[in-house]
Amino acid sequence: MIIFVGRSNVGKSTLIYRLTGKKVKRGKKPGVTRKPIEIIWRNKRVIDMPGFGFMSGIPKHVQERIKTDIVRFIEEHAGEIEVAVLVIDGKSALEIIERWERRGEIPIDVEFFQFLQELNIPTVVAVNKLDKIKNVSLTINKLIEKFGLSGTWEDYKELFVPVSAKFGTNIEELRKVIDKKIREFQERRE
Ligand SMILES: Nc1nc2c(ncn2[C@@H]2O[C@H](COP(=O)(O)OP(=O)(O)OP(=O)(O)O)[C@@H](O)[C@H]2O)c(=O)[nH]1
Ligand SMILES: [Mg+2]
Repeated sequence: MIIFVGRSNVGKSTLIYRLTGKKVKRGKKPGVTRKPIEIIWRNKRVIDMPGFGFMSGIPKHVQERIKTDIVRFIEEHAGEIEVAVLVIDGKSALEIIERWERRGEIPIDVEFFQFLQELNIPTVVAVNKLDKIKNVSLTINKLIEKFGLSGTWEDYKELFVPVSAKFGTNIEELRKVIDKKIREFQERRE
């Protein structure tokens, strides 16, 4: 199983389409479609999770419920998740993370990343909307620090992969990383 998680509007569905060629049915409205959407690709279940975090027009308690549902889904399927693709919007992620930090809260992207690590789920962070990022290595280096890791992008080439789902940039690299993590997962299981 491959899962795609991330805030609303970061480009999860667009990225799934780029990677798999399969159009993911879109939830009509964020927060209304709370169930993970599933497609089958190469005989695998690919799950497009509802977006988490702030969504304009969605009451806070509904946002919280969506988050709880995603966490529960991941916990229930932890053993079968071959790779989790955490999609972030490379243009706005840092700004949003810093806003949460100023409020004394743990940024939700960071929280999810650490949650996936704790469950030992192989993870790739797809830094999407590359077409809108001015300085890619600076952005990724800062993200690495925010995610609680030490080192630079050089040390995490298989963890942080910049892509543009919209324009199809660097999708091959992301696919390679995903395939590698899946292979490693299967080798561990044998
Ligand atoms: N500039 C740019 N826009 C993108 C990129 N990827 C996606 N988008 C746009 O971002 C918007 C949201 O894309 P979706 O794929 O629907 O995002 P999502 O994460 O599935 O959103 P939810 O289903 O609401 O959680 C759309 O308008 C896309 O065209 C990208 O790489 N660059
Ligand atoms: Mg979507």
